Amino acid sequence: MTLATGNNGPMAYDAVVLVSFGGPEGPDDVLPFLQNVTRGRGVPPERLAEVAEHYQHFGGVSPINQQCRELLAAIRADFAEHGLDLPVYWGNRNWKPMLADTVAQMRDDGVRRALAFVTSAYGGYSSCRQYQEDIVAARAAVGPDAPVIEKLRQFWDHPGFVEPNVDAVRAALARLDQTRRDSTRIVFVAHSVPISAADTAGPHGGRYTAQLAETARLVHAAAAPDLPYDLVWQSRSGPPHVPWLEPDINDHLATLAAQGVTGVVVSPIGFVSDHLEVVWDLDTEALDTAKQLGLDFVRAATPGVDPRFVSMVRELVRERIDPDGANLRRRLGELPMWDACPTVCCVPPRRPS
Ligand SMILES: CC1=C(CCC(=O)O)c2cc3nc(cc4[nH]c(cc5[nH]c(cc1n2)c(C)c5CCC(=O)O)c(CCC(=O)O)c4C)C(CCC(=O)O)=C3C
Ligand SMILES: [Fe+2]
Repeated sequence: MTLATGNNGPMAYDAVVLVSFGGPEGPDDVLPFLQNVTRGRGVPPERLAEVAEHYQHFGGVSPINQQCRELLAAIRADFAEHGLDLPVYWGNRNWKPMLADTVAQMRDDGVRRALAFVTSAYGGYSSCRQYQEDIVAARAAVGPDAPVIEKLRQFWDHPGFVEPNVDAVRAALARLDQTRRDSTRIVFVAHSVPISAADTAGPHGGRYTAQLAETARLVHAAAAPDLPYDLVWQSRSGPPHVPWLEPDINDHLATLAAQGVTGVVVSPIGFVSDHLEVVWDLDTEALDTAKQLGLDFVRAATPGVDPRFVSMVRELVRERIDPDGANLRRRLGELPMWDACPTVCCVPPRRPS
């Protein structure tokens, strides 16, 4: 077992684990996957059937697991290239490889203390706390000899996340009609959440939306400061009587068209890869809405395996293991940032049944 170099005593880490959402990889996976996602969450059966259909449009295969495999390979290559001698594991919340199985493997391999990189940049229940609960549950399932696992910090304003988004917005803009730039809008989009969850995100509440607003501001300022921009929401779920963040991107496109906007760049800053919520909810549904409205529509890429994003993972690890790690922190924003979330963070709101 290799301990991280330059470290001493109890803060030594001996592995990194990539923790993600998981997705089905065949038609028979779809229902059990959706059951895992929605267990105890009050999602109506009609919504579930609708979402199952989205997956079946793609042969029951979400791109997210393959994207995680590619990210995993890229992180391993980056660690090797930069002499960071830590094994990298991968486990999911909702589908194979399940995090509990990964943690059991880590235990079998002798891992004692690991850092977790979660494929979500933001605070909030679904984006941060729920992944920490997944880690707690996976460790509990493995038992007392499970490794300690600490989540790396949220990275919404890290240059390794912001810069690939900046380039993606620029590239998307370049594909729109340049003579109509004056009537072009940048539309940043993230997953909607219940307003009660947004209000309780982070130690003082409101952090999911505040961090997204900061990321949008940073990307916009670097990519297209001359153009107006908005931050809107996608993929609303849950029972209809529960209020979620609005406006929905489809409604917003109609508003923009009515205001004389002729083209949009849609930048999904809420996600790190082009998974199903991107290729269905944006590239299929929102594109269709835009077509009906006569709006030009280009969707900006997510970071995926951009080398800057991959290196960010190593940087976040270095922050935690190097003796001068605190000095290595790179960030562009101004909102408060922390390594370990306080226990009171993002306490899940009571779910109406
Ligand atoms: C904030 C947030 C992120 C971003 C943070 C992160 O990336 O983790 C995210 C990501 C994702 N959400 C995903 C898929 C789904 N989310 C659902 C349902 C829900 N998402 C919620 C929030 C979020 N979700 C919420 C509040 C619900 C309601 C149920 C509940 O209270 O938990 C449902 C159930 C059906 C439905 O109602 O939509 C599905 C299938 C996939 C996988 C895509 C693929 O397969 O490629 C990914 C990456
Ligand atoms: Fe979701």
